[in-house]
Amino acid sequence: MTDQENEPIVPPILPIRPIIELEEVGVTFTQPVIRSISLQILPGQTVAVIGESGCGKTVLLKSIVGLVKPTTGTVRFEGRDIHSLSEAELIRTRLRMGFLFQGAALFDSLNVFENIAFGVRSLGTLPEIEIRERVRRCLLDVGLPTTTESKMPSEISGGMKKRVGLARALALNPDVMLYDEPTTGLDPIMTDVINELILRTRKARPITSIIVTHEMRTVHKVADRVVMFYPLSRLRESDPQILYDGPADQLQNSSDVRIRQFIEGEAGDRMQELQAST
Ligand SMILES: Nc1ncnc2c1ncn2[C@@H]1O[C@H](COP(=O)(O)OP(=O)(O)OP(=O)(O)O)[C@@H](O)[C@H]1O
Repeated sequence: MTDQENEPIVPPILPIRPIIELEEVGVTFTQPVIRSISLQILPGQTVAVIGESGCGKTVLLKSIVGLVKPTTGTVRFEGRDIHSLSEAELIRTRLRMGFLFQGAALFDSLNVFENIAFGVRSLGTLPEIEIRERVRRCLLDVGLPTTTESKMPSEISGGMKKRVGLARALALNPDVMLYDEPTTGLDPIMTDVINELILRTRKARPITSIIVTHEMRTVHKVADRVVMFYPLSRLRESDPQILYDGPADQLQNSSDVRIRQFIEGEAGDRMQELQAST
């Protein structure tokens, strides 16, 4: 036997392929909102997207899920441009992404059980008995008793609605969870409950998460990476719109005054601007 034959076979180390990739994405409505954003999100990452109101965070999430078509650039899911998928492929891809909307976006006319079962049922692959079992498990996963099933959305609190919205998204076993301000409007304890649920979800399954949030506690508790956007109206044409893209625990060390103002919650020159406009 030659030396070469004795050598152990070492598999090649393949670079990890991003699950979501934005390449020079721009979105313009009447005004440009997002300009030339490039991001690569790796499988299993938990990314917090922060930035002041109106800087385009929700538009970013919507362009990832295919609800907003970028004016320029490309959004890829597992390497495929999602805006060039056929209708059927787009639906299949969307089913792999859970979306927790700002107001939970439950169907008011359906009870909690039907709200959670809705997406699973539309897959058309599970018998009713398994749908019942999955709804129960998802409710328990978000810390709600099964007695919640029969309640209407109008009969439950804001925090419970968010948890039902999360259960509905998780019922589809998504590979990616997109959270749009999951804790806005909740008291500090319920905020922490939602943060814990996001963490628990990540521990329970290999999920990639993007969380748009204003809560710095959420950022520090759940995110391993932070991306900070800045409103285009405050930038010059040549300035990058992403002010920070890095580990959550390094954000507070930034010397950029715009980042410091945001994390410390200072109005800065916004007050002079308000006075000038009145
Ligand atoms: N469908 C649309 N048509 C026109 N303008 C839109 C549309 N969607 C969003 N916008 C505008 O794009 C800008 C960015 O909106 P977006 O909701 O992404 O902000 P945001 O950063 O998520 O803000 P907030 O933190 O307040 O939720 C806003 O000025 C908004 O009015």
